[in-house]
Amino acid sequence: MLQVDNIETFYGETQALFGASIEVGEAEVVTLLGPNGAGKTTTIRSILGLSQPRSGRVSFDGHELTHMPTHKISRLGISWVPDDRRVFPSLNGKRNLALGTRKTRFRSWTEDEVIEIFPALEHLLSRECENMSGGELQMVAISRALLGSPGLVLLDEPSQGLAPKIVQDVMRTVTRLKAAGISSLIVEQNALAALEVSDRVYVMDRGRILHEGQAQELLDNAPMRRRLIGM
Ligand SMILES: Nc1ncnc2c1ncn2[C@@H]1O[C@H](COP(=O)(O)OP(=O)(O)OP(=O)(O)O)[C@@H](O)[C@H]1O
Repeated sequence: MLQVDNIETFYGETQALFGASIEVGEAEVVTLLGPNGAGKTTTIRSILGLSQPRSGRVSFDGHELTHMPTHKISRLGISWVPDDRRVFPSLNGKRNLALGTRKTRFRSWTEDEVIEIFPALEHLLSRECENMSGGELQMVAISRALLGSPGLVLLDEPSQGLAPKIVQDVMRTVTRLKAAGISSLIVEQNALAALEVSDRVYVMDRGRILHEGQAQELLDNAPMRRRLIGM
């Protein structure tokens, strides 16, 4: 579904990625872990065309994304849930959802279907986003991603700032998306919650992929986990 092949991405003359390669299959959940500054967000930015890799290639669903503008990439069926949620604070939940609605070749979601996943969303439709909690904003951001009819959802630090119970809800949603045939790439520092819903994991540091394997293996193997992610 997604192939990131040996990309090198720079900010000005500062190199952030040194030949990073990752793959996400159909209906697969993959977590990308790593410490601050490892290059996780830059990998997402490179997939979305927000930072163009200087070399290497990115493809999705048979389309070459390298050098494609971001709006075209998203129309192919990639939805992004940014770490700062990026909802419009003065607009209510319903208007924010409407702004994310889009048709792609993948399954279309209706507002009612999204409310089935997040029953609490119904009460947020008429509320301005500036009056929502972190967990509520995350719900709006993930719902907006779904209304964009994605084949792949990129979740950047989805558990950041959320209570453990809400983190569990968010991760359960990822499992529901998988059951609906949607792939997810989760970028996280909160490793355990993400690993529990993931098929595979990549660990990166200083712009390079250090490890690739099954998520369960990392959960089960405490010495390997401590060595790679310090927990
Ligand atoms: N806008 C920028 N300008 C210059 N350098 C940047 C910029 N954004 C990131 N970097 C650098 O690129 C490298 C990778 O950063 P990136 O944000 O991708 O890491 P990350 O793994 O997402 O970390 P975090 O968990 O802190 O978000 C770091 O060395 C960082 O300092």
